[in-house]
Amino acid sequence: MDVFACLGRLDLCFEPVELWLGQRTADPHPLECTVTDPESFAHADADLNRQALEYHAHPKPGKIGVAVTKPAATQHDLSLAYTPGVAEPVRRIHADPLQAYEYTNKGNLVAVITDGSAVLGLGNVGGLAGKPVMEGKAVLFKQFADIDCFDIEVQAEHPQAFIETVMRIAPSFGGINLEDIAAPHCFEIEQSLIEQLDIPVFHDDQHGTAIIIAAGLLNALEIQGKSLEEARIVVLGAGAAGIAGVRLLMTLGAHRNNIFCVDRQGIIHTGRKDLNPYKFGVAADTDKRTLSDAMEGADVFIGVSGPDLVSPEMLASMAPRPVVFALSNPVPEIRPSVAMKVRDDLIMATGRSDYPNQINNVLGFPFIFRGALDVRASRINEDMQIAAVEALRSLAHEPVPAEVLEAYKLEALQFGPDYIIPKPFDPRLRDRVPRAVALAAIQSGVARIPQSSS
Ligand SMILES: NC(=O)C1=CN([C@@H]2O[C@H](COP(=O)(O)OP(=O)(O)OC[C@H]3O[C@@H](n4cnc5c(N)ncnc54)[C@H](OP(=O)(O)O)[C@@H]3O)[C@@H](O)[C@H]2O)C=CC1
Ligand SMILES: CC(=O)C(=O)O
Ligand SMILES: [Mg+2]
Repeated sequence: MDVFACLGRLDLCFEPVELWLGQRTADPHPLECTVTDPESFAHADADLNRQALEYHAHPKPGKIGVAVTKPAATQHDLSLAYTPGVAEPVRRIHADPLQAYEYTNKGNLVAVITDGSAVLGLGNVGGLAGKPVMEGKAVLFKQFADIDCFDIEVQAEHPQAFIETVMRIAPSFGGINLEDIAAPHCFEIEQSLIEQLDIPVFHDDQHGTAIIIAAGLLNALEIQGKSLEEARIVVLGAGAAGIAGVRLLMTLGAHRNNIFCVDRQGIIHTGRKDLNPYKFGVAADTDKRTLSDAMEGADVFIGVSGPDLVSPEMLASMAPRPVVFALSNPVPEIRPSVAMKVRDDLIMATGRSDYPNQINNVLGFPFIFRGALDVRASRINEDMQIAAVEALRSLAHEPVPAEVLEAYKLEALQFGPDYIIPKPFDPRLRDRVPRAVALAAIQSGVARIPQSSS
C-alpha cells in the first residue's frame, strides 16, 4: 500500500493520477500532447478523495498503531517488562537521566505536534481536523527513517499555552517536529522551545520546506543556466515556509535586493505599516506593489501560499527560462497543466507526488531527524540544514536506481528539467542525508555521541 496516502488529502495517492503531460526527458514535445483540462482535474480529484476516505477508514480507522518490541508472552517476560523488573531501569534513569536513551524508546521517538492553525494550505482547521496529516507525518517518519512517532494535537489559542504543553511532555521524546502552525506564532513557539529544550525542535514547515526548496532551486537554476546570486526571486506567502525559505536562500547566496516577498496585501515593502518583525525582515525597498509587478521579469517563483493565485499572464511575464515552484498543498498556486500551456521553457515543481519534481518536506524531516537522533544532537542547527541541502542537491545528479523508476512507472530518469530533486522513494536518501546531517552535528559541536560506523 502506498505510504504516501498519508499526507492529508494525499497529494499522494494509491495510484498516481496521470495529470502531467509526460516526462519531458522521455517526450521532447510535451506541448503537443493533450493537456488535461480543469474539469478532468476536478474529476480526478473527486476520485482520489473517495479513495483517500476509504484508505483512512478501513480496515481500521487511522494510519498508525503501537507495536510491542520485546517478548511479552510469559510470566517471566512480564516480570521484566513490568513489575518487579521495570523498577531497575527506573532507578538508573532517576540517577542519570541520559540512561533514558539506553532503557526506553526516547532516543528513537519523535513527537509531531500541531495546533492545527495552518494545516497544509487548508488554513486554521484546528488540531483534530489536522490529525490525518500528523498521522501521515508519523507514517513517513517510520517508513522512510524507522523513527517511531506520536502525533499530538494541542488545543491552544496562544503561543505560551502551546509552549507550556510541549515543555511538559518533552521528556518523553528524542525530538520535537512542529507541524502546520501558522506564522507568526510558529516563530515564537519554535524559538522558545529551542532555547528551553536540549533535544532537537524543528518546525518542518519552516526548515524542512526551506531545505528542499533550496536543494531543488540550486539544481533548477543550474539547468536553466542561472545563478542563485543573480536570480530575481518572488516568494508568494510570507508565513512559516516563505520566511524560512527566504532566510535560507539568502544564507546560500541569494541577494536580498533581488527578492520580493508577497502576502495578501501585495509586495512586502519597507513603506508598509502593517508588518510584523518577521515580515519586516524580508521587506524590499521598492515602488512595486502587486504580485503582477513582482512577477514581471522574475527568474524564480516560489509559491507557499494558496491555490490558483498565479495567472497565466503573470507566468508569461517572467524572464526567459524561469523556475516555478508552486508548492501549496493540495492545490498549487498554478497547475502544471495550465503553466505548460503558457510556456515550455520553464522548470516546474509542485508539492504533490503526481507530477515530476516534488518539492515537499517529506524529503527532509525523516532523514534530518534520523541524522540528529543517531548522534543525539541537542538541536538541528543551520550547518545541519545546509548539509541536508547539499546531500539532496548532489544526489539528484547521480543515476537513478531501478526501484525508483519502478515506483514511478518510468523507463528512464536523469538530472534535467523533470528531475531536479530525488524522489522520496529513493533508498539512498536513508543513508546520504542522515550521514551528512550527523556529520555536520558532530563538526558543529551539537552531537552528544559520535556517529556509529554501521
Ligand atoms: N510543499 C511543501 O513541502 C510545503 C508546502 N507548504 C504550503 O505552503 C502554504 C503555506 O504554508 P505555511 O507557510 O505553513 O502557512 P502560514 O499560514 O504560516 O503562511 C501562509 C502565507 O501565505 C499567504 N497567503 C495565503 N493566502 C494568500 C493569498 N490568497 N494571497 C497572498 N498570500 C496568501 C499568507 O498571507 P498573510 O500573511 O497576508 O496572511 C501567509 O503569508 C500552504 O499551502 C502549504 O501547503 C507549506 C509547507 C511545506
Ligand atoms: C507538506 C506540508 O508540510 C504542508 O503542506 O504543510
Ligand atoms: Mg506542513
